[in-house]
Amino acid sequence: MKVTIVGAGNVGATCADVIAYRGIASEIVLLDIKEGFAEGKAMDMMQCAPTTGFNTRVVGTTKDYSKTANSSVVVITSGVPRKPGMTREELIGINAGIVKEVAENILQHSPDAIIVVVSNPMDTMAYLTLKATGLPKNRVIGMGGALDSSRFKYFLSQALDKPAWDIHGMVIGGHGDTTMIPLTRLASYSGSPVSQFLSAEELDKVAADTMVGGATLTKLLGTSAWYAPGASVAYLVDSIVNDQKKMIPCSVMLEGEYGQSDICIGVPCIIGKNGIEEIVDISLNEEEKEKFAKSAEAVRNMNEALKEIL
Ligand SMILES: NC(=O)C1=CN([C@@H]2O[C@H](COP(=O)(O)OP(=O)(O)OC[C@H]3O[C@@H](n4cnc5c(N)ncnc54)[C@H](O)[C@@H]3O)[C@@H](O)[C@H]2O)C=CC1
Ligand SMILES: O=C([O-])CC(=O)C(=O)O
Repeated sequence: MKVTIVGAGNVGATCADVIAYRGIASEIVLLDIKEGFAEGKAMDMMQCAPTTGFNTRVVGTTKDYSKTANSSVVVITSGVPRKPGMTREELIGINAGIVKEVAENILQHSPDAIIVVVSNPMDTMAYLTLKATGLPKNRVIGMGGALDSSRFKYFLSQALDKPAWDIHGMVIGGHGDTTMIPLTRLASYSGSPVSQFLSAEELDKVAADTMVGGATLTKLLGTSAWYAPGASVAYLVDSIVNDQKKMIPCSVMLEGEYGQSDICIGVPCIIGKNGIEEIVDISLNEEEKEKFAKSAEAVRNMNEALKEIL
């Protein structure tokens, strides 16, 4: 299977590295607009193959979309990341034009591709991609919930002092500092609710840390994070390419599910070879439903900014 990643920067290159290293796809094309940049990243990665022992072919290109032809999955990470003190939403002015142009270019060469949208503000960029391309909703997947859930499990594992792989949990809603909804009520440690081991105050802190997880790293790093984002994209791509049917919270177009329509926002989805194969309706309690409605309102307001580009 061939996977294209547009944007060979921090997130795109890390995602390519994880996909190659874990043998998730047989071929990866990295495309960037910076002259020689994607070629350099691809060559550097390929020089790991003899020592780490992977067999994926990684190719880089500057702007040449013909090299991306017949990709099964295309990941869009092109655009600008935020700087400390910024919100993801502030990136819309630059990133909307880039994402729209990239999605259109991609489809000229890979008309059947499933598109994974990563660039921020991600929910709005996923909505833009769907509206601009007219693709069926199963083929446009916004990646944010996989990362936010991974961070949620990390903070739970730290609070519990237990390994992250024994912890289950999910973050739904928008991929924003104030719109994420870590579902603490449903999180579990090896099958038992985490509320058996952590106080309400401790769980509130885990949720708050999760919501600003990206902002905290941006402050520490001077630009936004890439290891966990890249790994989370690879996790999602693995489920598509290898038809794993994993349940992953993704930003998808809702048509009545969770009481919302005409919006891309994070909800649990079954991800397989057809992209979004099912939206899973988990029953939220009244408080969670209220948070979800508020989150959707904020994402919908952001989508208004697309009026000039659509
Ligand atoms: N959805 C999520 O969970 C996450 C989203 N992000 C977002 O992903 C995006 C990328 O972040 P980083 O990789 O850290 O940024 P980066 O600056 O390291 O890389 C972005 C790359 O995109 C390239 N680019 C810009 N315009 C392009 C175009 N028209 N065609 C092809 N390539 C183009 C740049 O040359 C650069 O190499 C940002 O918008 C960031 O906010 C980052 C982390 C997580
Ligand atoms: O924080 C950011 O701007 C990048 C991102 O979406 C994340 O790491 O969650």
